[in-house]
Amino acid sequence: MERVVLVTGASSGVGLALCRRLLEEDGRIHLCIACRNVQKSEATRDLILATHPAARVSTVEVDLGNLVSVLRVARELRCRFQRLDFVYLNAGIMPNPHVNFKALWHGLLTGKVLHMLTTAEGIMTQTDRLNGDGLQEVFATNLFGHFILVRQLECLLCGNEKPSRLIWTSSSNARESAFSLSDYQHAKGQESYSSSKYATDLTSVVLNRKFNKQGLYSSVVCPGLVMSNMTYRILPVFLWKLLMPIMWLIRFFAKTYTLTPYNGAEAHVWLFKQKPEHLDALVKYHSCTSGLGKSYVEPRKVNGAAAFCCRGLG
Ligand SMILES: NC(=O)C1=CN([C@@H]2O[C@H](COP(=O)(O)OP(=O)(O)OC[C@H]3O[C@@H](n4cnc5c(N)ncnc54)[C@H](OP(=O)(O)O)[C@@H]3O)[C@@H](O)[C@H]2O)C=CC1
Ligand SMILES: CC(C)CCC[C@@H](C)[C@H]1CC[C@H]2C3=C(CC[C@]12C)[C@@]1(C)CCC(=O)C[C@@H]1CC3
Repeated sequence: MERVVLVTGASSGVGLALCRRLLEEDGRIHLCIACRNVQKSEATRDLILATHPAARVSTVEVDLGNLVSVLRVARELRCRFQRLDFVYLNAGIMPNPHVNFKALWHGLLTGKVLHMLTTAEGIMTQTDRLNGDGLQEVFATNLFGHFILVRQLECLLCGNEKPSRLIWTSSSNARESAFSLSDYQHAKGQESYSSSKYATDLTSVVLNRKFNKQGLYSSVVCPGLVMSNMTYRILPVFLWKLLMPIMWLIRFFAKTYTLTPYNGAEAHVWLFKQKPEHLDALVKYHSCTSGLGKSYVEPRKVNGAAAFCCRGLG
């Protein structure tokens, strides 16, 4: 039976590399790519078919930051498919990023620089805004739109012969201290990205508690630091190109410097090949690349997830 795989944010970066890598793993899957509009969907489909001409690739359009669009695409998917085997919840934004180089310099003097360079803790802020639904844009796009999509697709995901899988693209920037239940949309702070990714980690834990019995399993992955449209909005492209030799050097000390979307999708592809019953719901799977460029996956506990579970907030 052909497996149906839905990927959001398929038009570029990690999502596009993931689509190609999944087809390399199993050319018989039915890949459904979700992009923001028809032009992007078709351009992405052509790019994928150029390297995998025999692949079965269909398209849907969704703006994850718009609830009407999410409800519409869920309706369309329910009409088109009888089940979904994998849903990669990968689309994400980090608007108006600001890097505090002074703090980075301070980190160099205080020995925290490696932690800063791998998590961006203390050196990165964003300015968020309200979207058309009156929600904080980062929360709405990175988490809430995807969450509503999952809930709307329950009938395609639960109670199937084989378990179905949700795989969320989180981040090493996900941080417990950036997230607060009393301000879960992060309207008050300047770390909306970090907050949305931590909320994603917790959501996955809670979804496992609720849906494992019905054959639906959720995992979170971190692609590491990847050169993509998202990072090209942080510093100018020419600067990143100049910094590349330094980043290859940093990679000898920081294995999460995966740098290419292909390497960044390592954990996503690894999970595609795992039996979900053998995975730990409290673990985040990190794509890593060694100094010599060999990719592998490293499981790490999600900070605070166990405590969150014990408090029974799910
Ligand atoms: N790059 C990095 O270093 C890291 C990235 N990540 C995460 O990886 C994921 C992929 O990012 P990456 O590949 O790097 O960046 P890209 O910007 O290349 O990819 C983001 C994807 O999300 C899509 N997207 C954004 N907003 C929406 C929306 N409202 N509705 C539908 N689709 C949307 C984009 O579509 P469009 O082309 O239309 O903009 C694009 O396809 C994100 O979740 C990001 O947070 C995590 C850790 C590190
Ligand atoms: C010498 C260079 C490596 C200096 C680059 C400084 C910063 C621009 C970067 C250092 C840590 C990076 C980082 C991210 C963006 C770029 C940095 C802040 C992310 C926030 C990108 C998106 C993520 O999901 C996590 C990344 C963590 C590390």
